[in-house]
Amino acid sequence: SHAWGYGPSDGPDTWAENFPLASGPRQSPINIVPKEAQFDPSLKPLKVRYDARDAKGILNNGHSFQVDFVDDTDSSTLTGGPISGTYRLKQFHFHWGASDERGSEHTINGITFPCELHLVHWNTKYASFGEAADKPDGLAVVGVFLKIGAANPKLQKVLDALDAIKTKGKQNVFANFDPKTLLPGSLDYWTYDGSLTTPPLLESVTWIVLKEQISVSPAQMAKFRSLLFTGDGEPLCNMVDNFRPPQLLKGRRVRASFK
Ligand SMILES: CCN[C@H]1CN(CCOCC)S(=O)(=O)c2sc(S(N)(=O)=O)cc21
Ligand SMILES: [Zn+2]
Repeated sequence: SHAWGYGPSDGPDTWAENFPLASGPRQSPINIVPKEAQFDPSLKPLKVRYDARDAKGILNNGHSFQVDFVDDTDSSTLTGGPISGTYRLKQFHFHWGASDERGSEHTINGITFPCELHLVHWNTKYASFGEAADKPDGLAVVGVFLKIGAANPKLQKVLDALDAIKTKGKQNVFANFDPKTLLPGSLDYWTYDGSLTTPPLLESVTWIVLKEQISVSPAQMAKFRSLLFTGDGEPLCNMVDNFRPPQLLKGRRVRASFK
């Protein structure tokens, strides 16, 4: 597979060279303009049921870090909302900036946030994540914005695990964690049809972006920024600015679950 990253020579502006979907009709992220989002009364409330026992490991994949979940039963699922059927939690990860004025992938009225959480789920109408990953209704990702404020105690267990996975390829056991604790009180959301925001940029994601943000402190942001893109023995490169900028809407509608 082609090497890609977030730097000047391999970043988002170069991805179309090896990943033609980069110029596709339903790319993510996007800028969300709440006033132009259409309230859809037929949208159902989001139903999130996670089991802490499904948490498996934490990995520095050289682009972000992710917490992986056991997904061979329906014990951690997303249902309701804009999706039909049952989607299983596969992993969650984040995108963040080198400083607090950037880092999120989606924006609201052009406003960026310092960090964005993505919880990745796959449609169990397909036999596996790999089968689902390239289908138009294959994946559902819940996006949550983090804004600078008080330290968020719910993040601490994840952040405390980062010292052991500082470099690319490092992984560790990460057990007994319920990512529902990371969600804000309200599950009001915007939703639209989009894609993975990293290569292979597959146009298989129903995006569900929560309106309410969760908090993160400057010290906690420093923990995210202490990770490295690079592997052991390679010249150090801090894992920061691992976000794709907003892409063209190309006629898509963004719907709101709330008035
Ligand atoms: C670094 C690679 N990131 C990918 C890895 N996966 C895709 C693997 O495709 C296999 C055919 S993924 O489905 O876990 C996934 S979700 C998101 S995002 N930012 O849009 O929520 C990116 C990615
Ligand atoms: Zn992501």
